[in-house]
Amino acid sequence: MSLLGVRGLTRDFDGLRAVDGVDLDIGEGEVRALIGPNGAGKTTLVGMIAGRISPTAGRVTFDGRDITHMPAHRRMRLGMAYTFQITSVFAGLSVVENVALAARRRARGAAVGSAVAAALDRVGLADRGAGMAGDLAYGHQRLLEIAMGIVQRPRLLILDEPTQGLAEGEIAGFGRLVRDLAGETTILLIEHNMDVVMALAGRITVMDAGRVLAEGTPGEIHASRAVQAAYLGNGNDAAAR
Ligand SMILES: Nc1ncnc2c1ncn2[C@@H]1O[C@H](COP(=O)(O)OP(=O)(O)OP(=O)(O)O)[C@@H](O)[C@H]1O
Repeated sequence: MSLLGVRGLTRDFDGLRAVDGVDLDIGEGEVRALIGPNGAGKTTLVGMIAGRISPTAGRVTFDGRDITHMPAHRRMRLGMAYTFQITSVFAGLSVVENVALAARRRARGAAVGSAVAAALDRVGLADRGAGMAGDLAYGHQRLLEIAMGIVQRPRLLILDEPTQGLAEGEIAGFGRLVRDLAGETTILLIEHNMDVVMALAGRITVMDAGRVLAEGTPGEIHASRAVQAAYLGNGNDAAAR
């Protein structure tokens, strides 16, 4: 049985069908990439999975349970964690305090401090814990968001454009982090950097115009003419990168 199941998921915005009858199954332990041209519906789909956007139609199951209408905070308690393009860190709190806030969703007392230290170490921010989150470079704020996700020891970690704003060396570090996490959590990765997708994903789901255009291994997706046409047709060269 899949950890995450999506059936016929649909979302309309003022007459525009942003997500159109999507089916998706993600098995426990998978690293799944979700790709597609700008406006394909990726963020809207993931927003419905995470409970931030209510669907017009369709259902979402998590570990066999129907969560279609469950609020986001309850989904978190079930083991979903996500980082979004719009940064969710508290700029006026320290790096440690930000991660501690997330850690307290699951842990209490002394366990919080050790979990925070471990999460910051994993994302490479161990030496920046005392600094203000708002003073971090944008790319480091993205890493802080990931630390806030993994400190909750999620069963499903959703990462929305995690490498955006990261330097080359930091992207390599992010790759190591995902490989390291892959043994302990299921990962859904929305990512425009095709090198990252091809290197990390076990399977790739491609969206275009609100629908699933293709799904397969990195090799199958790379070879797919339909996928190439979707990217080239939208003037987006991501597939060629
Ligand atoms: N709140 C909203 N109100 C109206 N239209 C919206 C809203 N959110 C998204 N859309 C529209 O829905 C479509 C899908 O957008 P979405 O952000 O899900 O795509 P995406 O694949 O995540 O794109 P990107 O890669 O640029 O982030 C787009 O046409 C977008 O303009």
